[in-house]
Amino acid sequence: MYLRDNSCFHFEQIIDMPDSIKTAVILTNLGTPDKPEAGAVKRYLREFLSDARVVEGKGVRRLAWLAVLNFIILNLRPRKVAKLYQAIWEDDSPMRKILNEQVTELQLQLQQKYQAAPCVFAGMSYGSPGLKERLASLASHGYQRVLIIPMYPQYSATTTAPIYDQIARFQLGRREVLDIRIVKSFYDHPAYINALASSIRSFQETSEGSEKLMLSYHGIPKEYAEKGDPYPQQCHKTSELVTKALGLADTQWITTFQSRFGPAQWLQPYTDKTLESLAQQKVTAIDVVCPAFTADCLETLEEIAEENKEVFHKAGGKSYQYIPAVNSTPAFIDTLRILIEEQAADWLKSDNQAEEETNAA
Ligand SMILES: C=CC1=C(C)c2cc3[nH]c(cc4nc(cc5[nH]c(cc1n2)c(C)c5CCC(=O)O)C(CCC(=O)O)=C4C)c(C)c3C=C
Ligand SMILES: [Fe+2]
Ligand SMILES: [Fe+2]
Repeated sequence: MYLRDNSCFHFEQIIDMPDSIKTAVILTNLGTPDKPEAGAVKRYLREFLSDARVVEGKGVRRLAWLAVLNFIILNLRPRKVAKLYQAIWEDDSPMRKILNEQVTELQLQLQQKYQAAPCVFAGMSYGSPGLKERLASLASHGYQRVLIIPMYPQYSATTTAPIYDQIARFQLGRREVLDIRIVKSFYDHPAYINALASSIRSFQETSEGSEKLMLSYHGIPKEYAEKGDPYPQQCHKTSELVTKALGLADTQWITTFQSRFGPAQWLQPYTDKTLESLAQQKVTAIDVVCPAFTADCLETLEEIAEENKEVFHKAGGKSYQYIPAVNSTPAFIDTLRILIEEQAADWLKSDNQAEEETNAA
């Protein structure tokens, strides 16, 4: 019997697991509040926005940001944002719910293929279940090797790098470090491009037609990109590959950036401004997909599916359709399995050999 606390099943449980399994996989997403209430949103925003990777700046700039965050933002924003979460909340935050579904589906697929399948878990950068707590629990349950898959197809110093930081801090406190690998990005991986293209295709097969496909990515401050964050280039590459797979002409699609935060300039063109100008140019029907999000969340279900729909309609647009994220679609679960097989082939081999030896003995 093998004891593990597996968030994919939402409770502590004992499952029959061969002792030969020493490999775990953690799917890591950004994190989300525990409840759609101002207090929980405040705790989440405090942790997230205090990370110096998310809002950069040293010395006086850092002190000024922490003052604005603690005295203004954390007093005003949580109540407003809690209302937005309430509008999309089911029995949990969509991001956590979908991450748990992805964990479960991936676990099932791996168990169908391997006798000694790695165990799959969820771990968030901010909030719960936390990545650092997950790593500590895996180490205490005897896992030796962990493959971490950040659920961000495009690398950014604001999202993927904090995962590297948390792992470094976790290892710093250990006498024997865990063997950890991280999937840095998969923005151009053929399996991910196929998963995205399939989900766009299957949506469009059963929906009204559109004149343009908008590929809207979460933005970052323009300054970060100018200092070398490769995120925008990777977004443009994803757009190029997926629209090529769909056979679209250059005039049939556009890449934009959403979720601007604060007064500084962010990556452009902005999603909302582009929707207004497209409507003014008499584009009446548009489909929007968000390839930086592998799970639907506040930024897609509220900002894109609701707020921006209103922007387009107010500017004269007629048909606006949001295409859901890849979530736990079979092609995306295949993508995750392929990433594991590529990046941890030797670990899979070792666990499965150990399992065969145990069975033979
Ligand atoms: C302040 C700076 C922010 C940067 C830089 C940033 C980058 C970034 N974020 C995501 C993915 C998500 N962000 C989400 C919510 C969210 N993002 C910010 C700010 C920055 N993001 C805030 C303040 C919030 C919270 C909501 C709000 O107050 O407006 C989410 C959704 C979380 C959920 O619970 O559903 C995701 C996902 C990426 C990919 C990215 C850079 C590439
Ligand atoms: Fe964000
Ligand atoms: Fe937003």
